[in-house]
Amino acid sequence: MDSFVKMEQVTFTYDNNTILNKINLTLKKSKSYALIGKSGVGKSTLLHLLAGLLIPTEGEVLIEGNRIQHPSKDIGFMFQDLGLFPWLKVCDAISMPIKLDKRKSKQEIKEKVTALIREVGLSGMEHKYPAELSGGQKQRVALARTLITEPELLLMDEPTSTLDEMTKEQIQQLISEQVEKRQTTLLFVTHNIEEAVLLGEYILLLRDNGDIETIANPLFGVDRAKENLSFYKACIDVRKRLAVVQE
Ligand SMILES: Nc1ncnc2c1ncn2[C@@H]1O[C@H](COP(=O)(O)OP(=O)(O)OP(=O)(O)O)[C@@H](O)[C@H]1O
Repeated sequence: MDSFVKMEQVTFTYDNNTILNKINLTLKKSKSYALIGKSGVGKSTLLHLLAGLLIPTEGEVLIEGNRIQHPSKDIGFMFQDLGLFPWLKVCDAISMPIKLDKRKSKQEIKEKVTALIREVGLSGMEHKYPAELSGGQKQRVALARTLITEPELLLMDEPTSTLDEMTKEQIQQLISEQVEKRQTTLLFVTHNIEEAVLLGEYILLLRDNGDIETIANPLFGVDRAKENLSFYKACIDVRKRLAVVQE
């Protein structure tokens, strides 16, 4: 289906404060989208609406034609603060979203968790608590916990904003590999233009008035090191457009 997710004339109001006004947005299946825009414009609110964590004041949010009215296992959400419980070990945090699924046996869950732990590079860390992990390792746990339900739509709020440069690149690489392998539709919010150009096949620029400009990104997935010049030219271009939006 060409339009996998659709927002139609979506307005969202907190008390009397209208944050998003008549937003229209289409996401295609298995594509990745970077959502950028100035602080306070409503990026996180838009993500929460897509996750079913907020309900539009007006308009509709649809996934494959069905209205999103509550969170579901088909929509994964990685929060900015990760939301890891301090008392849950890595393996328990990752298995938590599928533990209550009666269709899965204990053995099946164990195998799935073990495979995912390996894929996200956490082998050997299974029995560690969040306090014993680095920022990048916590990010890997949060990613694995989100992926365990095999969501068709993956939403991420500033997935690497708290990480140092080296770790950021490793996590960006991991996200890119996992999304590619699973053919997941990805929408992530970022303030980092390099990240938007690296991971977003399309860049969505959210304006104050609710317009969303969609920029097709010809440098999506390029090797930053090999295509250094064109990569940074593309970043400058997006930055200029963002500056226009911010004026
Ligand atoms: N629970 C809430 N109640 C009332 N107003 C809220 C609530 N959450 C967010 N807002 C307001 O909604 C507006 C949009 O917030 P949102 O977090 O969606 O913006 P954002 O674009 O993600 O910002 P940033 O880039 O700074 O994270 C802000 O003005 C914020 O103060």
